[in-house]
Amino acid sequence: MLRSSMVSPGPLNLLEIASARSGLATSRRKKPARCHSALGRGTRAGGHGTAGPSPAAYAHGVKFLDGLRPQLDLTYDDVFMVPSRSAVTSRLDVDLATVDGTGTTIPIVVANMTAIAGRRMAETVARRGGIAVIPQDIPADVVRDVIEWVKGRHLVHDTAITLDPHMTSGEALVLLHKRAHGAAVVIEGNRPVGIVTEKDLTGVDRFTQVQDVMFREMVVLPEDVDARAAFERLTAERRRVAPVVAADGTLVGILTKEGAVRSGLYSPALDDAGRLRVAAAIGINGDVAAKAAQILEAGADVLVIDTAHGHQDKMIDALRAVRALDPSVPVVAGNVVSAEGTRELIEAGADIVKVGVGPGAMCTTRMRTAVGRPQFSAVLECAIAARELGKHVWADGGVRHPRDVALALAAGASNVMIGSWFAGTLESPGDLYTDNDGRSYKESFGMASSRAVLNRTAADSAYDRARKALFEEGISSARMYVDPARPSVEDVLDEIIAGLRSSCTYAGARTLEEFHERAVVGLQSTAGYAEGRPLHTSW
Ligand SMILES: NC(=O)C1=CN([C@@H]2O[C@H](COP(=O)(O)OP(=O)(O)OC[C@H]3O[C@@H](n4cnc5c(N)ncnc54)[C@H](OP(=O)(O)O)[C@@H]3O)[C@@H](O)[C@H]2O)C=CC1
Ligand SMILES: Nc1nc2c(ncn2[C@@H]2O[C@H](COP(=O)(O)O)[C@@H](O)[C@H]2O)c(=O)[nH]1
Ligand SMILES: [K+]
Repeated sequence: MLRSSMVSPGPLNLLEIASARSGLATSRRKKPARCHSALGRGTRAGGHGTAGPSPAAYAHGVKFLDGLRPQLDLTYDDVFMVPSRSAVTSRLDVDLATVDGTGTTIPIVVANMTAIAGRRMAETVARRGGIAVIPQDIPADVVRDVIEWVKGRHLVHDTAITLDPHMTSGEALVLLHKRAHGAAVVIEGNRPVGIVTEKDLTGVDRFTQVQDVMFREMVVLPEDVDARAAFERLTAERRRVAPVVAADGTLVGILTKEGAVRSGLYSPALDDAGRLRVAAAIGINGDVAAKAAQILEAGADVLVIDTAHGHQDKMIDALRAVRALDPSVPVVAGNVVSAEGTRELIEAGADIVKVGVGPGAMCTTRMRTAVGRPQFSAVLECAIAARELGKHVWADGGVRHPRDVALALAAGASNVMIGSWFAGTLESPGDLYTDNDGRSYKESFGMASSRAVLNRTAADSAYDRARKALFEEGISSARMYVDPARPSVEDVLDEIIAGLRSSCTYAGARTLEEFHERAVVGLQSTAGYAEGRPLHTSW
């Protein structure tokens, strides 16, 4: 990718550059832009290093409509995809498994953010084929417990919230929102004796014991139940959810009608031993080799080495130290936004490079420092560099719509990392709050916010902590509202994955690699973007 200030292929004049800047680089503004003015028509694609890939390198990049080359760095809103003739006649024929060694069967990674990636998130997302990265600020012994716990989860059925018959409805209500299936199973000797939903607990004294309000005539499903049969049984019995039991009658999980449909659409991300996969992150400070060894020994399936400015000496040293441990799992390092940064991290030992500086919803880096790069171009350029070396990139941050995931993959990413969109779901670790209008939300914060920095530096002196907190580059408290129509991360995944399957068939692709090869991307003005948005009321 190149910048107009660095490359002058001829036909582009200053007026065109100025109008292109006012339009494409500010696509969220109201003013319509003249999109064609940002398109270069020459074959020159720029210089080397951070100035952009060589023309030959574009052979590995996404195709642009009419062979045009963008003269400005672009983000997701600036681009669209045109459909191509397709021989893929069903969206169900698309295989979304990734090829970067992470074992994900859908290209989704949950960002290593403390307010987002906890054990419930990790379990739920891995069951649908994605992977969560446990953040670097979680103590090593807790990370070990989380990995062990995730690996002990059922591959098909969700973990049930269980209650003792003598627990109160008040206690039950607190637990109910921890999971999206909206029910808790009352057990005796680990055998279900009843089920309670929010409806059963509404209007009931908070001290009422659950055994007095639970529903006893529940449907109970056998562990090996077929997804379609389970769905039909629940429909016939007018139930939304049922406990699932092993042959000896003990509880193994819980299944909803939505869960039954999903288990026919998704495949879990499994390790070699057939257990759910989970990743973990470390930073670049302290004894990196020792921290990495602990995480690897705890059984993480992917190791992420993460810092704001990944293209720095400390990261190179960290990668070398980790490589010396000869890890058998993929090593991810970042973040960078340039081809040079990508190459150097790969040369130092990264299998996957994490791309994105400043696009994150919790991120103030670009406003504080002017540093970063529009994410579509960053992914495109870094993916070209990684592919030349037989390696991969993850697109990290800035995903707000399913289309952004498709565009990141079209640009060449192997997986897409999402944080804030998942913060406002029932599976994120935070407590659920209600605002004055009765809307539910969770609190989130950036990993470089003063809140995160103060946590991370708890062992330092008060003076050092105060000094470090000054260098915050993130939001310390954000309200992430839970969408009542999509309260679960699984609802959000459904939306993303259904959209992505459809994107692939529009491009005529059966796999993600084919999608990258076949996708044709064009540049659009603000008006073009606005045209694509649905209207919920008449105009
Ligand atoms: N993707 C993005 O846009 C960004 C992501 N983040 C996320 O925030 C979390 C914390 O990262 P981080 O702040 O790197 O903290 P870390 O605890 O990982 O420390 C970063 C180290 O790099 C040094 N450093 C040098 N230059 C910089 C710089 N410009 N910005 C930050 N550190 C620098 C710091 O030293 P010293 O403190 O002495 O300068 C420190 O030793 C990570 O999860 C990271 O991904 C943070 C910012 C941007
Ligand atoms: N500059 C900062 N970037 C941050 C911070 N916390 C997280 N991040 C980055 O954002 C992505 C997730 O992006 P999202 O748009 O999906 O939320 C995450 O993986 C980090 O790279 C921060 O405090 N400052
Ligand atoms: K941002």
